[in-house]
Amino acid sequence: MTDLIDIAGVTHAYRTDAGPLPVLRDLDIAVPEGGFAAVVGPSGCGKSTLTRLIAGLMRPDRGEVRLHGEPVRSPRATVGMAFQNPVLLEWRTILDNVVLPLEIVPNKLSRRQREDRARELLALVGLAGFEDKRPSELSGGMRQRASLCRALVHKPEVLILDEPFGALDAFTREDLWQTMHALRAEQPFTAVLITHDLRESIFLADEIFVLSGRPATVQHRMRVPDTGPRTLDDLYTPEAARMLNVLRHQIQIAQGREAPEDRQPQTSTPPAPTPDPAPGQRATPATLPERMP
Ligand SMILES: Nc1ncnc2c1ncn2[C@@H]1O[C@H](COP(=O)(O)OP(=O)(O)OP(=O)(O)O)[C@@H](O)[C@H]1O
Repeated sequence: MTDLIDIAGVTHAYRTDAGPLPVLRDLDIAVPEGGFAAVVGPSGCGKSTLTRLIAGLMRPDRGEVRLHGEPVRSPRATVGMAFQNPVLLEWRTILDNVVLPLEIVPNKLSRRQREDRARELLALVGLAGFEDKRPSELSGGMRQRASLCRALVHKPEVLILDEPFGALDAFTREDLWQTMHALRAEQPFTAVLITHDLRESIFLADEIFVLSGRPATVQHRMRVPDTGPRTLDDLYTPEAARMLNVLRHQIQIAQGREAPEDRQPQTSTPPAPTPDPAPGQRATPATLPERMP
């Protein structure tokens, strides 16, 4: 089966006054239909650049980004995006902000149907009753919920999330992680999440890609086991601690703070579960996964 998102051998440099700035190098990432990929890596390594390439806002110097096997050469209506700072239009109500993509993307829905769709999503994220408010009347977390509704209202098949929860406090962030699962259950989509939060990556993603320092390539891949619906408690199991340890170690390598044992891309699945520690006993730190060929 063809992966829905296929980033194949992507290399890109920005042209700057000081000369070319290589940002991505031979990057390969594939996301199957309905998959949720998280991309983590050191600050400035090229994660947002990757989202611009997937969204078709830029084209790579070398390699290709393909959706359903078709090279992406320009922005597509089938891709939705949400960013750290939700840019909601203050002169429109929350409902009208969410409806906006349906006014831009060609569709056969009546005004009433568009609003119904927006209302459904707003209710799903807990914003029923706030449809007529202006963005400035909402908290940061509520604005981000509205922004997620706007990104999904036209039922895009791909959702790009560039640190959408980065500016929120820890409790609101955890709330929104659960909202993401609810949205995904209501309307399946294929997602790429850029994040600095390793717990967020294991809570939301099926597969995590750790990028190296710039020019970034995939340094490590980790599959998150599918154990059914996730709850926040799953983040406090010994398995979660092991995954976080592996990821943290990989980020340190990417930052150049640890000696790279191997610069080749590695893959890990979490080690086999061990029994939960006895009450009062701490989970043991993970041992690093063995290198894969
Ligand atoms: N339009 C541009 N022109 C020139 N350089 C750019 C441009 N956009 C980004 N860069 C540079 O490319 C590098 C990668 O930027 P990018 O925003 O993709 O990184 P990032 O991994 O998303 O960073 P962060 O984690 O800090 O958000 C950075 O050094 C940045 O300064």
